Amino acid sequence: MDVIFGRNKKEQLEPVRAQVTGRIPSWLQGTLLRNGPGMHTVGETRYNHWFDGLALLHSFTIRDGEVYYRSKYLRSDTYNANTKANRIVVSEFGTMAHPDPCKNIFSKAFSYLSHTIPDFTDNCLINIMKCGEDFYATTETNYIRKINPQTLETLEKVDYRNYVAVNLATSHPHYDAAGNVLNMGTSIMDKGKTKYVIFKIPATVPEDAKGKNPLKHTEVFGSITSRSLLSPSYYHSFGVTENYIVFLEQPFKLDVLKMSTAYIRGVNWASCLAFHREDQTYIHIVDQRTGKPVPTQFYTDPVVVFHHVNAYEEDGCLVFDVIAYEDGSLYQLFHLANLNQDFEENSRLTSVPTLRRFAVPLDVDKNAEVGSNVVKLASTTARALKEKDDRVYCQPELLYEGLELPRINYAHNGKPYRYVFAAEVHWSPIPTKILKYDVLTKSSLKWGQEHCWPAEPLFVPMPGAKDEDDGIILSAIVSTSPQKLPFLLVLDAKSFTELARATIDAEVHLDLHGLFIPDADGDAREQAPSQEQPDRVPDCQVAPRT
Ligand SMILES: CC1=C(/C=C/C(C)=C/C=C/C(C)=C/C=O)C(C)(C)CCC1
Ligand SMILES: [Fe+2]
Repeated sequence: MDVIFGRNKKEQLEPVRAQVTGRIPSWLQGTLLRNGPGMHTVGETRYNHWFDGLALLHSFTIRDGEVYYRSKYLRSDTYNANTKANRIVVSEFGTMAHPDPCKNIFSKAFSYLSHTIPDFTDNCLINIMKCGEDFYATTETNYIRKINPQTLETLEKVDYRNYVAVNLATSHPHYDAAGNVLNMGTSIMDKGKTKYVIFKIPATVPEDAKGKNPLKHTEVFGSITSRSLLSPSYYHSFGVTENYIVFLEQPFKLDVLKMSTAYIRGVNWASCLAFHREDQTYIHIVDQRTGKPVPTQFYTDPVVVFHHVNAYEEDGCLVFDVIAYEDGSLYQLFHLANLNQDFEENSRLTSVPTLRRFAVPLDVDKNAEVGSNVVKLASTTARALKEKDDRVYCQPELLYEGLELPRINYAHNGKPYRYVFAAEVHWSPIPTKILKYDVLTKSSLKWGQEHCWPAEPLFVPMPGAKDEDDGIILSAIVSTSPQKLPFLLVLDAKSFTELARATIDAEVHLDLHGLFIPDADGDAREQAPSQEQPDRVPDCQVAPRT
């Protein structure tokens, strides 16, 4: 297991041509760009958690049936400082570094409570965001790093705080039909308030003397006050529909006071996160048109959700699907000490991730009887029970057990949809198969092979697609067997059968998330919908040399 998790991966700076077997559809032209942790030790020092690893960007460029692979570490300030010192000097989620160059902030920490938020890492290892014509590597702190999607070079370090008052922001932004970015972040103790802030970064902006910078035009269009000033909820993603935002204020919380003293106590950020099983999960629905939350207080049982799958409006209700856990044990399991040879025994999730469908009425009938179900949808058994004082208790419908890293055909984001593509995850947090789940027929199709560990399956629609599943699935597969080289798997999304695989004679790491950048303009609305690339860097038009 160390092969996959613990060992540092070598970067592949020169594009290497893959050995393709089968046939890659000729319409599939573009770059699959992904992110994830690749370096787990620096000098003699070792990170504690898999989510601490230094960001390794990699790309699979598909052109005329050929695939070219390359990878490069994100040259974050964190990477550079660690490399220079030849040890870990910047703290990450599960590792507190001593001394941390960011520690100077702590001298201020005790003079004003509002200064207790430490400076965080710019090791943006989780996802890639398209913002206007720019691409950024993202994590959950206030920093994002601009990158060149073709060469994988690291560009500017951007501090969200220069544009919007957030200390943390999700690495799972949404995109509307015009390509504008919608994201959420947490503003901790700003002017005496802790809030969850919803903001929009426009896709197209006027050019100024320094060129185009969509971030300068960031606009806050709504916020939700945190139930607690000093312990905001942790969240990894949120949902959107055509008119609403869905936000779960879950009882998995960051303890800000613990965070402010973590450095002097020598404990990591992860230890400042706790699941409160006695608490509830609040469901906030914000109207995008007014920026105002729907006044009814919706809540459900304590759950931990990392990934929202999709959300949509149906007959006066808002329906949303999430992958939910009964506790926060997922983060526990990714401690590198658990990801060793005895992995199968050490790493049993105490709660299986399940796909759950919630339905909340957008307008609750004031006269509805206490105890009655105010959701009247034929399409789901999810219920919402009216209580006293305008409260509504939501009971989800359990759709599927054992899946994570969900993706959909993004053209259906915020709209009714049928298919979830995901990795199969049961009691072990590491996926062994990928699956297609049909929320309508509740049936599934799977792909898996011995010793193969698939990454998040990403859907790319085919030109002129009619059905939701007209397209292909891309997933990078790494292997625990030294005899088996990694490969990019290409599946037909309809039948879930293999169309091709591109075997790569280089190290490939198990990653987290990413996106597909189609080469040509087109109707492919994958993740970032407006994929016109007016000023692509020149080398992207030609196949990379091997
Ligand atoms: C550094 C840092 C953080 C980093 C969190 C990370 C890196 C989370 C990764 C989550 C993933 C990959 C989830 C997958 O489902 C916090 C806790 C936000 C705040 C404190 C500083
Ligand atoms: Fe994620």
